[in-house]
Amino acid sequence: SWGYGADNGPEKWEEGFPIANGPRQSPIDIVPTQAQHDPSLKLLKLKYDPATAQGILNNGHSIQVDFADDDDSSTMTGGPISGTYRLRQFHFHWGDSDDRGSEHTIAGNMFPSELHLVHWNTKYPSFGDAVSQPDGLGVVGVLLKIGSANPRLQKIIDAFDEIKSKGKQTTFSNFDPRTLLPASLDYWTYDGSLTTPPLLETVTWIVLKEPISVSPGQMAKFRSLLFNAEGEERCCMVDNYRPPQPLKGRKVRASFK
Ligand SMILES: NS(=O)(=O)c1ccc2o/c(=N\O)[nH]c2c1
Ligand SMILES: [Zn+2]
Repeated sequence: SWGYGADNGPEKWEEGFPIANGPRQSPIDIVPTQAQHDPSLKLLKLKYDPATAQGILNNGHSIQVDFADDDDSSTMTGGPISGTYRLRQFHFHWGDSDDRGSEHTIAGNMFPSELHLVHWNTKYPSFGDAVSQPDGLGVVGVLLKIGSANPRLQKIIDAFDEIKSKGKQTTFSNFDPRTLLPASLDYWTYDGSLTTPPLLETVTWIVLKEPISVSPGQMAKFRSLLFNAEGEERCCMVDNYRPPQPLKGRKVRASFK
């Protein structure tokens, strides 16, 4: 099945998922000077209840923290979206070295990692229904840049020893993802897709302008995770990112001047 290797990576995904060459694929290169400030864009409102955090999982592509989404305890409203979107999970993408790893790039610059907070539109009955609807998902992307160690990441990193290989999961409770966000919620937004198969073109992307920090030592911990299941050939979980895709005429709007 799909992955990030030479034989099953992003250059091969179109074989199983022809939408890989569709009109609104993600990620993209965001060029700040070409983004249009849209004064009608609202403030992004993220309201998360730490009690909704459930568990942390190595799904063989990334590590993911899952949230209870059976009520409106953890939601996104405002921003470029209308209505209420519920937080489902967050996960990361990262590189084998600090010069790469993010999915979105900013004026051609790659960052060492990118955090995705995945929300689904409550006009649909579930995530499973929303994921196939053009206005089904809202994903907040946060870039990570190398700097001082980020204490907000430490609780996630401390769980890695228990979820080293594919399929392993452990409880992860009482965590507020808002602690991972930068001070400013200024953002760029555009219509895009899932960045992994099935690559569905159902995501309103909201990429924050301000990165958060991560230290080289913390990045090394991400790189000690494994793509493989226990007992399979060992393969470090690194470079689990899709490179930028063609804009195909799309406009990127900025919430800030
Ligand atoms: N990497 S991403 O675009 O945030 C993303 C978010 C939710 C997703 O659900 C998926 N399969 O069910 N892939 C996926 C990618
Ligand atoms: Zn992602």
